[in-house]
Amino acid sequence: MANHDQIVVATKNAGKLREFQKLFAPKQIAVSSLKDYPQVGEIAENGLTFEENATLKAKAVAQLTNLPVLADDSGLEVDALNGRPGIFSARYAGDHDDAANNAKLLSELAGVPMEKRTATFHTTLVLMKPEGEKLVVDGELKGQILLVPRGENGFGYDPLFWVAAKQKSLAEMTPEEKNAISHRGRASQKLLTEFDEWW
Ligand SMILES: O=P(O)(O)OP(=O)(O)OP(=O)(O)OC[C@H]1O[C@@H](n2cnc3c(O)ncnc32)[C@H](O)[C@@H]1O
Ligand SMILES: [Mg+2]
Repeated sequence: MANHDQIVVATKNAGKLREFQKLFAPKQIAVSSLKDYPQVGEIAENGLTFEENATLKAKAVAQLTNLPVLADDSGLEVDALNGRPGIFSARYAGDHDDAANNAKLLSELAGVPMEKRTATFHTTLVLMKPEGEKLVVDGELKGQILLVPRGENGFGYDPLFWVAAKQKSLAEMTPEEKNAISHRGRASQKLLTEFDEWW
């Protein structure tokens, strides 16, 4: 990144933040987060798309910090559930309760065989200048929803997300393995490729 070495990641999700810190570390971009800006309160995610929600988060934080801001809105789209929970992935069962969300997913998919449990993880990233100009990139990862959770790493729905090509759930991968193939990892690679020219 040419003349900018600092971005604020507009997230309260510790798992996302860990991933971004790893993704940006080799680029020598210092990543701060909302932990460093306690004055940023709740941001309503009432958009109708991942991009709208990411933009709401980016805008709120860019205005308060006057720094370039990266916001992530992501979610899990399950084919057998007609794309749900999608943009509602964080509030699917409870308010940001990963265990309750995973339990609800398993119960909604009860009786659905493995070959019909296909799903896509989606991330939309919005990078915003303090003046409001934005760069938008997406990333996706295809997989299947497991019958029982596997693995201890990652966060959110990772223990239920099976990646056949790796014969592992996302929660069985190291952070490096997940970042190399994940929705967020792919979107971040695109962002880093486009950033210099955009800025
Ligand atoms: O809005 P912020 O503060 O960034 O954090 P959040 O947890 O509310 O994040 P989202 O609004 O984007 O909701 C995404 C939901 O999908 C889950 N999720 C997102 N990325 C994931 C990943 O890589 N692995 C597993 N679950 C993920 C996450 O746990 C949330 O429940
Ligand atoms: Mg959220």
